[in-house]
Amino acid sequence: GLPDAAFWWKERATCCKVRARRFGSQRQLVVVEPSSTAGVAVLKLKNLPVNSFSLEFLTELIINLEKLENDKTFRGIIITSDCPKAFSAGVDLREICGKNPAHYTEYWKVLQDLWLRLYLSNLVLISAINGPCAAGGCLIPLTSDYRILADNPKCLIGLNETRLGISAPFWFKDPLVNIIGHRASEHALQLGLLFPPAEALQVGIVDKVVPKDQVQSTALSVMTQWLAIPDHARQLTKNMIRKPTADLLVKHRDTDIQNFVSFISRDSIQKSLQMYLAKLKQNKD
Ligand SMILES: CC/C=C\CCC/C=C/C(=O)SCCNC(=O)CCNC(=O)[C@H](O)C(C)(C)COP(=O)(O)OP(=O)(O)OC[C@H]1O[C@@H](n2cnc3c(N)ncnc32)[C@H](O)[C@@H]1OP(=O)(O)O
Repeated sequence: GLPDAAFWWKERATCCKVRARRFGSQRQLVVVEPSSTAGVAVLKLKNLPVNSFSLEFLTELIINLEKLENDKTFRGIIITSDCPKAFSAGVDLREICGKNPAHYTEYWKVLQDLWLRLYLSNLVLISAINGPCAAGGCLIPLTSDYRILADNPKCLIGLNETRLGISAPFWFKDPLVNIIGHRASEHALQLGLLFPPAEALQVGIVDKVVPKDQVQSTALSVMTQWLAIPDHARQLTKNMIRKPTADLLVKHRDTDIQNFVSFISRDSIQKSLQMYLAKLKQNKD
């Protein structure tokens, strides 16, 4: 059978805390503030410049999510960015370039942990997407219950992995399919489409597009509607709908790690990623 979720989370939480001690950073990469609405926290991603998923940032994010999940005063979280350049640039390419298999294994396990923590959260999660959101960065909106995007041409959103010469894992693909459907996902994933706001709304990868300065206030008013539903009924329903998708990762996570490590260790893949990173560094505004 599948590992018991509570046991698994306890074990992973211990790993996260050990890792956090290892980093021992003074920088606060995730800021949690109470909102004006009772029971709602605002979680701000603050890994400058673009909230790329470094191992340290992922660890801090998971610890903060776990604390909120276990704190009975909270019923919902609004996740937003405190970096002017991006909501999230996804996987930090420096974590998956030029390192060793042990590092890739640890990194991928932690990214899976974040996905499971978000996708199976009992809290209402709303993504207030106030900047560009690429590839792995979409892991947060795609596991949220509701997505609000800033109406700004720079705010592109999508799973653009193929443009880097890599393929999104099945657990990035599955929530996308659940949200926008099979055909639209096939199109978006193969072409690595990054949708501007109007198209993002049309295809359904976001639920609402509003002016940038209204993203957070809109998130709060949407949150109020969601919190009007009794928690137990909403949580049971969320779990019923999401469990089959989550179970696929829980069941296949070791194989998924092995696939990732062998894929990412290929010379040809390392070369493509290094070229992409170099191009990013050249294309300065
Ligand atoms: C079997 C499965 C196998 C593999 C699966 C792997 C799945 C991987 C998923 C991913 O998420 S891969 C990452 C994909 N991300 C992107 O394509 C986004 C890249 N970034 C951008 O497009 C832009 O940076 C931006 C977010 C739109 C912001 O643009 P802006 O012009 O404002 O900033 P700039 O580009 O100058 O970036 C600032 C600074 O940050 C560095 N950077 C950006 N993104 C990343 C990243 N993902 N990883 C590491 N570093 C990144 C960029 O190089 C700049 O650095 P510098 O100041 O030192 O030059």
